[in-house]
Amino acid sequence: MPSRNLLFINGPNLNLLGTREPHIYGSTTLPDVEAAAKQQAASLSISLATFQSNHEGAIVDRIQAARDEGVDAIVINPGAFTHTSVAIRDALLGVGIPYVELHVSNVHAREEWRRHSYFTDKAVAMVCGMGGSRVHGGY
Ligand SMILES: O=C(O)[C@]1(O)C=C(c2cccc(Sc3ccccc3)c2)[C@@H](O)[C@H](O)C1
Repeated sequence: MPSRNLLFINGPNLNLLGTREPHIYGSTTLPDVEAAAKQQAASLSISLATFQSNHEGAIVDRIQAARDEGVDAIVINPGAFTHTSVAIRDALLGVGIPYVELHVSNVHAREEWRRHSYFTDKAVAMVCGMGGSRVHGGY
């Protein structure tokens, strides 16, 4: 049975998306990203819930709640928690919901420390944008 009930989670500072560093994170705001995702999901008869928090524990709580909601899959941009949060990793593995790790920027074309993720090894897929790549004037 294909996924029909998705949850899109965005981590810390992504509520400011589109307001600064457009050369890395683009100029589209998070509400616009979420609206476009919901529209696309609806066109595929998929239910998409969205959640953004700057707080690690709130993200853990949201992931845990997803299991009781019958969420089939999670798309998560952990933001800076990508590189630090065993707690969010454990929550994802604990609920047993498959997830896709998503990044706006090309984390592999940026600082060395951004290349480590606590999520990629257990993700169904990992998707990166090209923000921050040299081709886009990144550092
Ligand atoms: O590229 C991403 O999506 C990423 O997950 C997002 C991140 C991130 C970090 C800080 C702010 C923002 S969003 C933003 C950008 C510019 C101004 C304000 C907020 C995203 C990074 O911490 C991660 O290393 C990479």
